[in-house]
Amino acid sequence: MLRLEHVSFAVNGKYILEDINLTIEDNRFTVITGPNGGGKSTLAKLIMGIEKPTSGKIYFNGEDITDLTIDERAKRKIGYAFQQPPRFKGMSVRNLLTLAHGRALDEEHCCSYLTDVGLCSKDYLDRDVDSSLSGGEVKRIEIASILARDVELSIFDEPEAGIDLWSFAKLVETFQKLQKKSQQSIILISHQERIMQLADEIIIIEAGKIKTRGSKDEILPSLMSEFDTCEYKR
Ligand SMILES: Nc1ncnc2c1ncn2[C@@H]1O[C@H](COP(=O)(O)OP(=O)(O)OP(=O)(O)O)[C@@H](O)[C@H]1O
Repeated sequence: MLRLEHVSFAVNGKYILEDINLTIEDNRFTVITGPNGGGKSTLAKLIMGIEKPTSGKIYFNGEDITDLTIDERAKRKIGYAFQQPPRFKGMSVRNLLTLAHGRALDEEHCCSYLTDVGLCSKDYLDRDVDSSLSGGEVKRIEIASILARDVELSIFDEPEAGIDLWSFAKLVETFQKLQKKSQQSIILISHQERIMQLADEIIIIEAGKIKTRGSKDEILPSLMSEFDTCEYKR
């Protein structure tokens, strides 16, 4: 279980997130959405330890992880797929997936993770994760590397960003499978209705605060009508 207690994050005195209180039960599929600049990625970075809260506490499985490093949180089986993934010059896709997996990974399994994100595996296994890959390719390889990991909590920051419609359909299918398996908690930051449709819970973050949260049946109808009146089209 993940718990945030009174978590705030401020830069130069300006609050980017303010007094966030949030509990995410085990094996839930949670979608975080809301307007650009609301603080969604910052929240994900605080959970992963990329940023440290200005105040408040973060607990994972009852342990206070507020002061733990990214590596220490990774060892506790928290994984994070960046909105804009880094590239790793000199590292092949096969090696990245094996490293992520933490032990030997045979070719068949490597390929299945790539297929899950809509990549034709044999074309990619021996390529380097460097600037020769397109933005959409590197994004999908990053997502595959989280799928290959043994995680209890995975956070995907806008997995749909920069991904074509065909690969997006495949990704939705993959997240649907993960949701059905219900063997890990997933926090997915997304603006896509098809992803929100998979959620056990939707949380809307706006202007650094949780605006509302609830089941998709509670949240989606009003959210969609806000879209119709352009509130989220800004
Ligand atoms: N380290 C920082 N220093 C200054 N401002 C920051 C910092 N980190 C985030 N911000 C600002 O905080 C706000 C929230 O950023 P964040 O990336 O969390 O938003 P978001 O909800 O993920 O937006 P989007 O939907 O566009 O990805 C933005 O205005 C951003 O510019």
